[in-house]
Amino acid sequence: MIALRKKGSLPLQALAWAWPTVRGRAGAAAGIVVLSFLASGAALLPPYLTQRLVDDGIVGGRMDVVLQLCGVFLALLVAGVAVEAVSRLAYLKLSAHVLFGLREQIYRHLQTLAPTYYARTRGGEILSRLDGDVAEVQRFAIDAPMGLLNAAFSLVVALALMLSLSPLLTALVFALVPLHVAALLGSRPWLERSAQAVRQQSAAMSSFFVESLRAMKFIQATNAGARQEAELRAHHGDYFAALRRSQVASLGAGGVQRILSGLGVLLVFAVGGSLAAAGELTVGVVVAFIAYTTRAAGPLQTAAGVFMGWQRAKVSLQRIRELAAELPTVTSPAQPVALAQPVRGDLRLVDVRFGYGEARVLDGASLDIPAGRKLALIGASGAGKSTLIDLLQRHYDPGAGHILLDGVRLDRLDLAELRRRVVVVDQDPVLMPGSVRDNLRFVAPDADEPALLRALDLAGLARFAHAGGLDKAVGASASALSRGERLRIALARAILQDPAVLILDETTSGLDLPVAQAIVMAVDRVFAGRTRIVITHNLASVGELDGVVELRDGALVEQPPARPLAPLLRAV
Ligand SMILES: Nc1ncnc2c1ncn2[C@@H]1O[C@H](COP(=O)(O)OP(=O)(O)OP(=O)(O)O)[C@@H](O)[C@H]1O
Repeated sequence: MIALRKKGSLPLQALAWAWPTVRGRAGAAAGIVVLSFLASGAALLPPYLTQRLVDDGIVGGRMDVVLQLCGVFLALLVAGVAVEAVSRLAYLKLSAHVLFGLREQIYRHLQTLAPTYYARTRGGEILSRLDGDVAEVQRFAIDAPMGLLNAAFSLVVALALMLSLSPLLTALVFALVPLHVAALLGSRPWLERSAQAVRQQSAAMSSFFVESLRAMKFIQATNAGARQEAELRAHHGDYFAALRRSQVASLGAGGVQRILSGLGVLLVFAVGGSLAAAGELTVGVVVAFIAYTTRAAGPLQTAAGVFMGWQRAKVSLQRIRELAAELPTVTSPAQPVALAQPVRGDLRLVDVRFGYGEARVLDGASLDIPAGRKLALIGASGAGKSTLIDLLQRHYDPGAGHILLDGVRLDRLDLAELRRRVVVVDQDPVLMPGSVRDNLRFVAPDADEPALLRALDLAGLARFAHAGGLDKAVGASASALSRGERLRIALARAILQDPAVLILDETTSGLDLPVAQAIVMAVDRVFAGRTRIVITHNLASVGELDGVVELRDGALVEQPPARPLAPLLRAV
């Protein structure tokens, strides 16, 4: 779950979301604030020292004071650089910690969402939330409190120093503050809308890349390259337009703030200059005051930056909230029922009903599969065979009815335990980038080398079943392997998982007959005595069976065992 509060304004929600990750580093955060106070304090001293240098040193003709103050300037400069370096590094560490913490939370949440979510959501949309949106929220959650604390500190110190120099000029400069605030509030809808457009266009572009890279072979084969490039150009155009709008909004809002700050300086020049000419202020005071007015603009600009960051973070947080609102369709029970050992692999479906939205796929499906049977599941395309398998692995729960493994309802079992016991090998198994070894260890991290080699051997991959073979890279998207090899690696993984129920979803369909036969034989040899469900469109290709069940009109209908079920194996 993404621990987002539903109450409070969005900026407060952003802070509340990030707070648990900051809390672990509260010491570092406090250290950064103190260092930033030190750096700001050090930056506020020079104008004051300048006033003394001008009035007491230069105008007063005291070279010793001039040299002394030059020494102090140098020390302040060196200390300022050192403090800034340390605080920036500490800030980087803290920001990364918070960013990674939030992102890991979203990734954890994504792992709980059902296949239906991934079927209807574009990959780039998810990516841009994981990347850009979370970074925007993190920046706001860290920068806003720290920036505002520092700005408040700098403003108070600058105000005190300015008041001590000239209350009249101070009042003049601060009279412009309401104008700063009004200008910011006026630009708010503009900033928010443009930030929203940038995030949307960025997500659309990420989706384009994710989808077209995955489909590159198809794009090449259909000569669609030029069309895809045109689509990319269109995305670039839209993205640029959104970026330009957002830049114009930021430049406009920031520009007004800078003009107002500049106006303050000009006022000091005009009023301070005439007071100095009348002998009511020294030149040093006016010079120092101008420097403070410029420095006082810093905190105001920080506040303006925080305000603009808030508008962007609001948009990003809203997008993350949409993701957080997606709830898992299944969860592991708090107190799972333990399966009796050894797990037998009895499966029972009792009046199972399930549909995607309105459309009913399973409508009262009932079946007993005693442990150790090998059953073929047949049915027309779209009848719901893969859906049934998804229910057996609990990617969804039935809308009504239930499924039992060894007499225990699946939703009462620990989810991880269930998915260890019920393993699916489908026709296009997913292999992770890396070596053959990485892929086997993905499902069995603790398996030792001999166990990996044995699994490969049993799966019919004798040519990989040596230490060097384990190192073979499977390539990105397993492109360095044939489909038969990919299936055998998936089979080796299933062997390592040692399931009670093995499901083969069209595993050998489309393979050359000898390859298909060899895989069927490997499965029958290794998994003899385990429950096996073989989804197939071709009964002749799956070897000997204990029964055939057809999924028809949402129900499971057992077929008479009249057909010769094992012509293939006898032929081998
Ligand atoms: N994520 C989904 N959202 C909505 N409908 C879906 C989804 N997945 C599958 N369906 C629909 O549910 C029905 C059953 O699909 P399923 O993939 O289970 O059929 P199947 O029997 O395995 O088909 P095939 O033999 O062609 O693989 C189909 O009408 C399909 O369009």
